[in-house]
Amino acid sequence: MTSKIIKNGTVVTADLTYAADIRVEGGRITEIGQNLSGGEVLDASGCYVMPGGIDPHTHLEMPFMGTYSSDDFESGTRAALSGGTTMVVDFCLPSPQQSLLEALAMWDNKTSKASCDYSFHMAITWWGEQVFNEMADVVDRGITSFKHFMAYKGALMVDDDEMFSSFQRCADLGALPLVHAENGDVVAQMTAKLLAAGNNGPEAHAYSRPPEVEGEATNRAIMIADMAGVPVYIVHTSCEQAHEAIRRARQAGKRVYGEPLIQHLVLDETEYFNRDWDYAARRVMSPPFRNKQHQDSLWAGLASGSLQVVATDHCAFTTAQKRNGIGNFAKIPNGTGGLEDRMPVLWTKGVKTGRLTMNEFVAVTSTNIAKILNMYPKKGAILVGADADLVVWDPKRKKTISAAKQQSAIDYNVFEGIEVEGLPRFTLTRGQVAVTEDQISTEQGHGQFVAREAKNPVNRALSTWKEITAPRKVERTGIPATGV
Ligand SMILES: NC(=O)NCCC(=O)O
Ligand SMILES: [Zn+2]
Ligand SMILES: [Zn+2]
Repeated sequence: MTSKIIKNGTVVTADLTYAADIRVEGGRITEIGQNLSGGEVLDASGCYVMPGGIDPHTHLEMPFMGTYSSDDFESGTRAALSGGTTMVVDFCLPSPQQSLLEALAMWDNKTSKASCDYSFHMAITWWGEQVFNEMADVVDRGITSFKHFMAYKGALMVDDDEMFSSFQRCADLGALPLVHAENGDVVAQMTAKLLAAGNNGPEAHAYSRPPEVEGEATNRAIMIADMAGVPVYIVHTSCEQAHEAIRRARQAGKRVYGEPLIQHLVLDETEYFNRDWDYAARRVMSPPFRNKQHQDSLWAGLASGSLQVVATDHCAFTTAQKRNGIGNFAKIPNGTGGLEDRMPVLWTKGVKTGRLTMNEFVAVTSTNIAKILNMYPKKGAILVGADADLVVWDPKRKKTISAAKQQSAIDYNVFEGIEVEGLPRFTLTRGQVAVTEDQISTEQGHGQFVAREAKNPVNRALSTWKEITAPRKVERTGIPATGV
């Protein structure tokens, strides 16, 4: 077995920075030390060697709003690797009344061309005995996180009753519920009102989903999770109102996680006021981009630890697809891209500006989510035995982001024109070099499904605490006889 040695770099993990060489063999890290020799050398001089990024929120080839998102597991994972991300976690979305296992078979079929490792979250889009039962089978298949949409009324949305039932089932199974937190009833009414008033452009998408819609739903999801006795992970946290609910809950000891997206950290609501319809529509996503105060809140959350993960929610639609919504913003497919850009943009806007340390960068792009999803230290770590999903990060490499040069299949990039400094020199997926600077050598089909175990330490601790503090029947003596 030929080994590779990553030489002369500085290893950066979520908690340490130190000079060392790394030996990679059979897809894993086999040695970390000084002056290693023997094997193919990858020169990391002047570079940081970090765990590859994990993007826990992607929608590749997602059926949504009458179409399919344009990046599939081929272009999507290629884009991921080119930007230093070595694993994606996508969403399996059963149709109403569809078996979860049948949906999973459909999603399994999409992945044959994946060039980096992947896993799934299972969405709960309806509720019944079958779903209740199949959730156990899904967990047995290594999918231990369940997504709930509080928005998209009439499509993916579940109500509080369904959500509470599912959360309790997650608690029993030791699984993690995820939530898209926006009040779907309010959004539906505001959308109808805006359209009736002739407000049909892309900017009205943002008007229909103000921060209060997200703050209310985030708080509701957190309280429901607490009553169900289960941790909860709030996806695409975009505003102070939602962040405040998460922060407050965490201060009260609740097990809550928040995930800002790179788009919300960097792009703001003025994008929707652009007079070019295509420009604005390409940026339509839910929740919408917010103002600078909300962005500051998200950055502060990452620095202080009240928010844990930076993702992309990569759900890429072409301009032609976006044009389905001309004359009615509610028909613009919701979603933006970012898989390729998350790491370089976060490094440039976060580490280079001093908003984040390098170790915090590793934590929020890789290690924290590996722990939350119970796949640490296989993923998210530089340790002997861990998968050799690594990025050799050259802090001096620069580029200007441009759709013309991207791997993604769509015809634009919401980060177009942003100059980034900090890019991969090499990206390795389970020991295989997939990227050498601008040269892409990904292998379709190299990506493997990552099964995850339920009952991670946080689930177990919370269950123990909830059991100890559960309301109990009071045993009484001397109860008066009835009717006396
Ligand atoms: N976020 C978005 O607009 N599209 C993808 C689906 C979702 O995550 O809500
Ligand atoms: Zn969502
Ligand atoms: Zn999403």
